[in-house]
Amino acid sequence: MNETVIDIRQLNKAFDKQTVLNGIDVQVKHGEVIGLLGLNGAGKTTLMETMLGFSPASSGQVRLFGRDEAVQLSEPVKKRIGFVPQTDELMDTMSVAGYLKLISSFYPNWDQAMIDRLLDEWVLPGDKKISKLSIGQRQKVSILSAIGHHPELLVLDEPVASLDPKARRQFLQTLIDIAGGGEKTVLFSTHIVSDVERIADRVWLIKDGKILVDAAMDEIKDTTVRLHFPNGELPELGELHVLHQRQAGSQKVWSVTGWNPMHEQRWRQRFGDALNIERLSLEDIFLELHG
Ligand SMILES: Nc1ncnc2c1ncn2[C@@H]1O[C@H](COP(=O)(O)OP(=O)(O)OP(=O)(O)O)[C@@H](O)[C@H]1O
Repeated sequence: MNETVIDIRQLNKAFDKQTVLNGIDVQVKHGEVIGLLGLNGAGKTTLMETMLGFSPASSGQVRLFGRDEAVQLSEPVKKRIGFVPQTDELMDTMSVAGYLKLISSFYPNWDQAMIDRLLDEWVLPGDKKISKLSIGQRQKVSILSAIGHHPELLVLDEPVASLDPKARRQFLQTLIDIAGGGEKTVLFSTHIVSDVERIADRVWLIKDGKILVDAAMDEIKDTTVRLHFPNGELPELGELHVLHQRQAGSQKVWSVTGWNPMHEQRWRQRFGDALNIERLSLEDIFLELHG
């Protein structure tokens, strides 16, 4: 299936006078797993919440599953989505099992067998009151409540932030199992770059309200490079985007995205062997983006 599940065009969002999303333009196809990286305050939560209609856009358009949903999600679309918010919305007075039972009542296709298995694997006490859970345990319940109906689109806002390393591994494995068949579309934000490398097949780097890098995982290291070259007249930049630049003696050092073989040819013609092209890890790319 080649359906476009998320279609965001020229999305802008401002709080008072602060522009938080500035012309976001991205499309996601059925089955893609996207890792969203950005510093604190970059706009990851705002992007997810605006996309899902929890917070109105200032301008632009969001379509989910081909429907115009910028303002409010319709019930049929809601049923196709699972969302793990950054701050959970659990009901403190209920037990874990009671809460999950309540959530299950909204979904005819709720997979209680999977939930029971994960409650066991993730060592979650079903009879314990939610108010008595640790933050990590709450996060696990929040994740379970979002995946029990096998959503076609799963949106997770820092789902592992409070999980211990073992729980994080277990959760990532579950996510791989969920997304593995290419049947689910997943968008997740995180500060753990290695998790993105491990499970995402596409990465978005957000900065200053813009998605500055949007590349397939296996492309990103080819299209985002660090160039070392002597001072002097530059070849045409075309669609190259400079993430960061500095001067090192008589050399310029530029980190760029959008690099392709045509650029390489042009820059080689211009600088010959004096051009050094350095490949970067995803973490290096993230750090370059932030100077
Ligand atoms: N309801 C709001 N009212 C005013 N400003 C807001 C509101 N929500 C978010 N912001 C501002 O928007 C910016 C982006 O916040 P957002 O929560 O989207 O960032 P984030 O990338 O998810 O950060 P983090 O990694 O810390 O979770 C911040 O400057 C924040 O102060």
